Amino acid sequence: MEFWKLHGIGNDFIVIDQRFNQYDEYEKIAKKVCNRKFSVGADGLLIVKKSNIADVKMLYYNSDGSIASMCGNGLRCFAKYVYDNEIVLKENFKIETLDGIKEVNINKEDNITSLVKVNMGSGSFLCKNISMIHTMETFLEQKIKVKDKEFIVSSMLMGVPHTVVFVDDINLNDVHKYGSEIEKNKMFLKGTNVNFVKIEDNNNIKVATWERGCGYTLGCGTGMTASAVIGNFLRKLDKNVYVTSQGGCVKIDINEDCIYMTGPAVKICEGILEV
Ligand SMILES: N[C@@H](CCC[C@H](N)C(=O)O)C(=O)O
Repeated sequence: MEFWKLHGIGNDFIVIDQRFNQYDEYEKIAKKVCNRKFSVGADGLLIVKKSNIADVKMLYYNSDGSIASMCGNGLRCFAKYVYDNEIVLKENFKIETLDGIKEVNINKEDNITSLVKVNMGSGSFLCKNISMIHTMETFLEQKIKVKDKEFIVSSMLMGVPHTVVFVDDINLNDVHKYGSEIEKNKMFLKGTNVNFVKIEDNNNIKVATWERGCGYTLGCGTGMTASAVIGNFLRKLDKNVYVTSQGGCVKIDINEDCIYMTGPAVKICEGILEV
């Protein structure tokens, strides 16, 4: 199976072109090829499919084999793959995802890096859309107890479920310890990604994300978007926010009707995989 490996701020992906194949076993393939010890290794698998309603369709699987509706860093890498491989021949195009159609704009920076701007839609604060058991309509600035600690958390759907915790300092041990607990809290019927956010000033935040289905990653595009959106909604942040994670930086621009995420997509290598 021919593949490319790419990353978006250190969140890495294997991409395979499946426009002319029909397997039912993508979960198994994702688990196998994302394993860092026994295969190429990645946080997730991106699959190129034909679309009837957009220029191309993206399917995304986490490294544990679970499917997710959206992946922000993955979408930028996917856009680079389909553009560089001439599957799509224009700089502005539409990608079908399980979270609907996303519009992207791609610009080549150098031979390996492209800058991709994605219209992320508007997200939702409604508990019913986040797949949460809760009596309230939204779940914003709520106190929860996790192991030995209390946190004030806010949740939203940004393509996939996200929970944001504002902290004074990011401690990676805490991200692992409490992130993994919050991910599986029974309030979240389909789990949640968990973002620990430090505000530097009105336009700059740092984020560390514990991801549903793949654990701690060096960056999470939907998580960085959700962190900026929740921060802005709670009047802690402006509408234009630079979001930095361990793997790099993306820019989030919040408009009336949609949110833009702009960031890099970088090719690492290509090859043939035994599956
Ligand atoms: N890394 C992603 C998010 C991938 C999906 C997530 N792990 C989930 O299962 O919800 C991103 O860049 O957005």
